[in-house]
Amino acid sequence: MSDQLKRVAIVGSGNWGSTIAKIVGTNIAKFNTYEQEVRMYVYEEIINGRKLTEIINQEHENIKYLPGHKLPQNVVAYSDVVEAVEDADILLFVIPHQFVERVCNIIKSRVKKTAFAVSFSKGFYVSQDKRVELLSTVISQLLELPCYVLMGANIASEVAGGSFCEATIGSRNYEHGQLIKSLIQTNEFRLVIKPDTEVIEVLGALKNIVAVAAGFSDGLGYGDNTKAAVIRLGLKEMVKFCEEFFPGHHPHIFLESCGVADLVTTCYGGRNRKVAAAFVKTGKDIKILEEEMLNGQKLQGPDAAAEVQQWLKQRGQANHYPLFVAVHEICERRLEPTALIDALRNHPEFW
Ligand SMILES: NC(=O)c1ccc[n+]([C@@H]2O[C@H](COP(=O)([O-])OP(=O)(O)OC[C@H]3O[C@@H](n4cnc5c(N)ncnc54)[C@H](O)[C@@H]3O)[C@@H](O)[C@H]2O)c1
Ligand SMILES: O=P(O)(O)OC[C@H](O)CO
Repeated sequence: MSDQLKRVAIVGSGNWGSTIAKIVGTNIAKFNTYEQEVRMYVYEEIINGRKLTEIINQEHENIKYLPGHKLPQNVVAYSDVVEAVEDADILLFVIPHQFVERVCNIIKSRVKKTAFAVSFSKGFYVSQDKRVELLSTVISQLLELPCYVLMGANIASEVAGGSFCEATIGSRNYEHGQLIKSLIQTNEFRLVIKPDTEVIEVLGALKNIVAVAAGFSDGLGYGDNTKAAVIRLGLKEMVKFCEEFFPGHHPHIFLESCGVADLVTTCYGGRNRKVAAAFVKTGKDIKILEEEMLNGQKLQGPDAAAEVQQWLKQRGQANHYPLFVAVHEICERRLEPTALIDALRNHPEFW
């Protein structure tokens, strides 16, 4: 009997990974079609002399990445990623984008042939020969399974605390889309399924670049009008990027949670914004600030800016995306933060 029950595994246990574990662990109790244990891969570390996996399994709280929120007892932490995923039918990837390929290479011959994956990670992947790809493509190709996405205006601690919010599932497979929705939707976290999987994922990566720009603007002391300009011109570049490189999507996709809503929340409340503002105010490097301010959590925006710069250069298109390019150049200290305002002032929008 137990063999027929579906198993869900979560790859990742950071701020968002632990939040997704809290939701899925709670929701799964409603179904008799799933194994109740939800395995969560935890990148092991020692906290006050104790293993993080041990703390999570004994205290049911990820005290480092999601403090103050109890996890359901059926969420079980595993430090061995193969053990965490090997019997799973549904793999939820919630790790920072820089670790996706490495983890997939470890588990690639060990996942069920019939499994499918969902990526919650926001970012791109750059191969050694400098090709830029979607994370869902990397997961799908390395593991030889379909990979869908879930993106939205979701600051993890707010979602974990039960504040109302929404997100977008990208899936062209009806049955899998519905399964994902049933596992993750709650009364306070409402989900819409859309078929524009690639664009949904791209928006999740690009908005982090705009959030860095919003942080620069805040750090420079500009107010809400300037931030609104950053958001609008950033959105214009996001839309142009999607239309140019991922044509064929529904034009209203930008109005979903994965589009304008995620952009707004990240530009006001996200980690990328916060660290970018501190970069301007303190003059310290982004990497140093990430370590000082985020307690192990990872930024995605500066890397995404580098990845997009790479993508645009390969296609001779960098001149058409001045905000994206300025963010990268400022992060790399080739331009002063005030260059962001020049990029806005001279944006092709005003030509
Ligand atoms: N936090 C949010 O509010 C939020 C919301 C939506 C989407 N996301 C996206 O979810 C993804 C995961 O972010 P997060 O917030 O859960 O993580 P996080 O930034 O809170 O934590 C970093 C995680 O990376 C792990 N890690 C460190 N080194 C590692 C290694 N070498 N190999 C594997 N793992 C390692 C840490 O143990 C930790 O779990 C990101 O792409 C992010 O953009 C985050
Ligand atoms: O904290 P950030 O900047 O990584 O953004 C978090 C989420 O992506 C918001 O949806």
